[in-house]
Amino acid sequence: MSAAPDVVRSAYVQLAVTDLAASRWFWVDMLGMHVQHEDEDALYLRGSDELTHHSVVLRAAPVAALDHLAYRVRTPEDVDRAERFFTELECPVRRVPAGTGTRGVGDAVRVVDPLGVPVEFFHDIARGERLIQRYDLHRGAQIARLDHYNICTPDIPAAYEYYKSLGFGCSETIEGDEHELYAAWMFRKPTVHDVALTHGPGPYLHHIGMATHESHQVLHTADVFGALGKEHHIERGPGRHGVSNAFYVYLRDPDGHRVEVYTSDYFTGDPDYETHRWNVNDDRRRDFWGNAVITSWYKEASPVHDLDGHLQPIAEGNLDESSIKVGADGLGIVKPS
Ligand SMILES: O=S(=O)(O)c1ccc(O)c(O)c1
Ligand SMILES: [Fe+2]
Repeated sequence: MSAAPDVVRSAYVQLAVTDLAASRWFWVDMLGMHVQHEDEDALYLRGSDELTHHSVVLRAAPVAALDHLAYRVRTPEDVDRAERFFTELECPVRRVPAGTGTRGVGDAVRVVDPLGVPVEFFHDIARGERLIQRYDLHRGAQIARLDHYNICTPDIPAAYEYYKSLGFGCSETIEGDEHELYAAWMFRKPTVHDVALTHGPGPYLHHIGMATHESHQVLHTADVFGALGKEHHIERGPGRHGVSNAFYVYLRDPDGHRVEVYTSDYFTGDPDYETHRWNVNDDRRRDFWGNAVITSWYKEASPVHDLDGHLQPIAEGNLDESSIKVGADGLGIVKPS
C-alpha cells in the first residue's frame, strides 16, 4: 500500500444550498463569517483566525447536500500521494488541476472515500487578509475557524481503521460494555478532532464544527437567535459536552445543514496521548450535565454527493442501539418516552 497523504487539518467544506441570500444571512450576518468572495453562484467564507481563502463554500444548487469535505495536506507531493493512495483503495478518484476546481484552491484531488464521503485533498490555496485583530470586523457568533466535521457511517470500526490508516489519532470514543464502538473522535491537528465518526445510517454529514474563542460567544449566539424570533434555528444546547469538554450550541442553517458553535476543547499533541473512553450508558458523555439529546440530532443529517453531484445511496447502521435510550449515540432507534 502506498504511503498515505500527510493531512494537516480539516480545512474547508463545500455545501450545496438552495437559497444563497438566506444562507448569507445565517453564515455571514448571524455567524459573523467574513466574505472572501461572492458571486451569483457561491459564497466563499472564512473565520477571523483563518489566513487561507475560505473554510466554508456555499454553492447555489436545487438540492441541499454536502458537495465535499476538504483536508489540507502538508506538501504538493501529498496531493500525488492522495491520488495513489485512493486509487489503490479502488475509490472513485478525480484530479482537479489548479484553476478548474474551487476558487482559491490550487491543484487538488477529489475522492469518494471508503465511507462514501466526498473528500478533497489539496495543498495550495490563496491567502486572505489577517483578520485576527480586526476586532472592528468581528460580529455575530464571532467564528474564529473551522474545527471539525462529524459524519454518520454505518460501520464505526471500519471507519476508525480507515482514518487510522490516514494517520489520524483518536482522542475519545464512546463504547459499549463489550467495547463495541459507537463513536470516535479522530485528529491530525493537536485538538480533539478534525473528524468525528457517529454510528448510524450513512454516509451523511452530521455537522460542521465551527470554533469560537470563548463560551460567552456561544451563549450570545443563542441569545441573538432568540431575540430575533429565529429560535427555531437552535437545535441543541447551549451546553457542555462530555466528550471533548467543549461548550457548544447546535444550529440548523436555512437548508437544515447542522452547524455547531464550539469552544474550549483541549490539546492532544503529545506522542503518548491516550484515548479517553466513555461508556455508552454514561449520560454525561454527550452532555456533561446529563441533559437529554433532542431526537432530531440523532435522526437528521445532510445527504452527500458523489463526484458528479448525485446523491449517494444510504446504508443502515450495523449496531443494534434499540437497548439504549435516547441520548445514547449514533442514530439509534428512539424508544417512545
Ligand atoms: O455530544 S458529544 O459530547 O459526543 C460531542 C463531542 C464533541 C463534538 O464536536 C460533538 O459534536 C459532540
Ligand atoms: Fe461537533
